[in-house]
Amino acid sequence: MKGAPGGALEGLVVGSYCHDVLLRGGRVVGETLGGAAAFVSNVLDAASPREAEPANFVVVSKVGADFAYASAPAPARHPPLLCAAAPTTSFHAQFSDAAASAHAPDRELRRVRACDPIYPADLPDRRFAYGLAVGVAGEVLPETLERMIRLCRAVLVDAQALIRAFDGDGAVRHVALEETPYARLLPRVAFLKASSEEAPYVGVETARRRCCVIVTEGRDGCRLYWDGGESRVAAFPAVQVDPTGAGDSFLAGFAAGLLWGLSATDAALLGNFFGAAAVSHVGVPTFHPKMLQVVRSILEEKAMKCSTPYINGITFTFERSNMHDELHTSLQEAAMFMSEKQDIDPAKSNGDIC
Ligand SMILES: Nc1ncnc2c1ncn2[C@@H]1O[C@H](COP(=O)(O)OP(=O)(O)O)[C@@H](O)[C@H]1O
Ligand SMILES: O=P([O-])([O-])O[C@@H]1[C@@H](O)[C@H](O)[C@@H](O)[C@H](O)[C@@H]1O
Repeated sequence: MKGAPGGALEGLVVGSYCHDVLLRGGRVVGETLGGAAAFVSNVLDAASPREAEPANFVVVSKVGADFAYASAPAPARHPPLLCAAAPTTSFHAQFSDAAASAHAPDRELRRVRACDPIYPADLPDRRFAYGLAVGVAGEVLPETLERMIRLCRAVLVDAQALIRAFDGDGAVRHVALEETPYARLLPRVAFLKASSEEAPYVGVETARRRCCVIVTEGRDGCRLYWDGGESRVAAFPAVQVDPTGAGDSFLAGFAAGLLWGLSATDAALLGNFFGAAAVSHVGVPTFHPKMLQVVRSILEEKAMKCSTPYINGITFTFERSNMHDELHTSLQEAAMFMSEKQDIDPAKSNGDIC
């Protein structure tokens, strides 16, 4: 998105901050700030190109008066709307030993409290270069997504904002995207990201004819499917201590890659990079400054060679570029700093959730 006319690089992130309680064997092993807005803001703040600085995006998020992380970096920089009556959305994530295997669901999620939904009228009344619809608890209503599509040149959507349903006890299950009111909006969405667990509910073969679908595959990286092609993008090695926020951080890293002018397949490398960085920390990571400096200098060099300079909502390059492998190798150098800083409250966490 460098050099977009009028410097119109502003982004719109829609989805809530929440409280995450991490449990193992029924015991609380961590309490952290969560919600896609927290992980997404953290990565966009860290990885957006200089033209998009300082933090040139708006977060529309809702919390209750009980919100415990107002002074944490992401909410402090991008404050949520306060709902006087409703509580902050809260999830319990129950981890099991299956977390260690590549494709087993790594946690069982239960929504124990839900804040108010985000309504179309909650969105600012102006145009944005890009939008990220990143609900976790059903807070992004179909009409809100539709308004995002009208306001933003390109919209990237996390499938978890569209296909989650909640049982009586709050247990998260999935519904088929095709049977939701969101399905008709897909042709106006640029990218739809789903985890491999969510992919069957998205229906990749149908969805790819309407927008580019990205399926994340944990430690195996991700695959992109568009109308007429597909690609696979390798992961970065990481020591996983908490998988929470990997998908959110992936999507924000991917968006940042597009902002730097990378093709979708190349941008997915940056998605994989920040997904790996997320699993290397408990909760929302504080990235090592040296890591960010190395990433930035790599991207500054690569961006010089990019031919598709910005998200314009019409044209994307999906295929890998001829610098893809070189970019992966260079980012591996930065990945060495990934687990350098860990935000663990020793009183509440054993430091390794899975
Ligand atoms: N153990 C891991 N090692 C390296 N990268 C990982 C690991 N787990 C996740 N990632 C990265 O984060 C991305 C999203 O993770 P995934 O588990 O697929 O999503 P979700 O958190 O939505 O279930 C993956 O595509 C990958 O790039
Ligand atoms: O781990 P991930 O799939 O990227 O995203 C997570 C959500 O699925 C979860 O509901 C929320 O409580 C976490 O804070 C995080 O946002």
